[in-house]
Amino acid sequence: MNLEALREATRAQMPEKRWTHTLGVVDTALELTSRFGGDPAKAELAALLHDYAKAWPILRQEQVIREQGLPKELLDYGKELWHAHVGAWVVRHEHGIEDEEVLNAIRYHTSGRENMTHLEKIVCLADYIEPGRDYPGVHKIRQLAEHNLDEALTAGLDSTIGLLLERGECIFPLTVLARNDLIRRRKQKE
Ligand SMILES: Nc1ncnc2c1ncn2[C@@H]1O[C@H](COP(=O)(O)OP(=O)(O)O)[C@@H](O)[C@H]1O
Repeated sequence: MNLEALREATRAQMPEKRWTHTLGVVDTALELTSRFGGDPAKAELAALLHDYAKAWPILRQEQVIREQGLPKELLDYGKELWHAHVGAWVVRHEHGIEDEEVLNAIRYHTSGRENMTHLEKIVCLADYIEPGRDYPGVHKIRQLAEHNLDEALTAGLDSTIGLLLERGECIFPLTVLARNDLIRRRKQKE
């Protein structure tokens, strides 16, 4: 696999702003990997590809979900969630990415899930705190990310859940499960 070609293919899927965000996630994922450990090559690849399908027309995303047997329950929740699963499917089938760890980091980067791998946590957190992100609470999450991957990620998930509650929107349960799991594990360690 040629990383440069993959970079160009990814860039071609999205407008400039989303590409700048992607590069921010790559840099942040590499930074988090040097801080907390992990495989930098996998972190770079998963971060590069995490938003591959984000700018695709929503009907095209829906078509992939329906026709390729992706979880249909996604269709009952916010469309913002779809691109993660669609992206994992597309990079596998169009670019031959077979590494399940990388595919899962793409697939769960928006929602999180229970028992997240180290790589999944790195990509999900990098998405929350890359330098272009600006939302209430991001500063605190960045501070936590200086020292503690799990606490920072929990705070990120909290901010998403809080936002959805505020907006009166449905919450895709994996995010709640991810948060509960991180909190339980922290309590077990105390
Ligand atoms: N559990 C969830 N249930 C419903 N919507 C969610 C959930 N988790 C995330 N989202 C939606 O996805 C959005 C995150 O998407 P975004 O910030 O664009 O990140 P990404 O870089 O992953 O596309 C949230 O603002 C929210 O609208």
